[in-house]
Amino acid sequence: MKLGLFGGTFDPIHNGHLSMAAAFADELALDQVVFIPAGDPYHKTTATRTAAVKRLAMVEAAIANDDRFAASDIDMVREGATYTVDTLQILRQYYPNAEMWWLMGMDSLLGLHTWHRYQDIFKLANVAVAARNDEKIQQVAPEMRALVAQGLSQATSASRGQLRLLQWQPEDISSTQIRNAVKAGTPIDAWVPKPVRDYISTHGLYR
Ligand SMILES: Nc1ncnc2c1ncn2[C@@H]1O[C@H](COP(=O)(O)OP(=O)(O)OP(=O)(O)O)[C@@H](O)[C@H]1O
Ligand SMILES: O=C(O)c1ccc[n+]([C@@H]2O[C@H](COP(=O)([O-])O)[C@@H](O)[C@H]2O)c1
Repeated sequence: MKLGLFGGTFDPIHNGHLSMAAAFADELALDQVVFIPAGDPYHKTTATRTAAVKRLAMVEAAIANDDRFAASDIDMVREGATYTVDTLQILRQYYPNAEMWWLMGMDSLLGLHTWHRYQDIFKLANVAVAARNDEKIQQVAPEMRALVAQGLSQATSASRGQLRLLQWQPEDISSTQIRNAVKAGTPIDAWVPKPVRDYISTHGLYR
């Protein structure tokens, strides 16, 4: 089985996340992409953060009509900071032989060397990064450069240890931009699917 794992704060989930997940599903021929909202995204500096159950509910609303997508609360039921290495360790117990891909945008790759026990992430899974040709690859931290070069040129094992860059043009959307627009009372229709807009409105989020 080929499994995509897409962790994020998703406050809220937006069309950029959804189209990136679809691009990964196509490119890597994934059987499923699981969206995993972070319970405690300790690395985020944003002062106000929506409760994890609400961020998960928005993810579920956004993916309801796509069979390739699923959502998991695996990162919401643990105490303390959300570390991806812990997530992968738990998932490996359930899926010992699966080809697991942790999916991320380029901005996340630039900070990956600061993640808790980041080397162990590669012992548990593969990592796929959505990147443009010309994109910030020069800015990758020195300790990650060899890995990026190696991952680009040679596969180690199918189920773990690979770092692959996928050529993809990200949409210019961020959750921050959406939160700011809701606060300012300007439309977010172009950035967020209708069920998520309805949820934001019903629950009075980001005002
Ligand atoms: N527009 C986008 N297109 C594709 N991927 C994105 C986009 N924005 C964020 N991502 C990726 O999605 C994952 C989760 O991102 P996150 O939930 O922090 O969204 P965000 O829009 O960056 O949020 P914020 O504006 O609050 O920082 C990360 O791996 C990030 O690189
Ligand atoms: O494990 C870590 O130390 C770590 C540090 C930063 C981010 N992450 C994970 O990366 C994913 C995307 O985070 P973010 O900040 O882009 O929403 C999310 O699943 C986080 O839990 C994980």
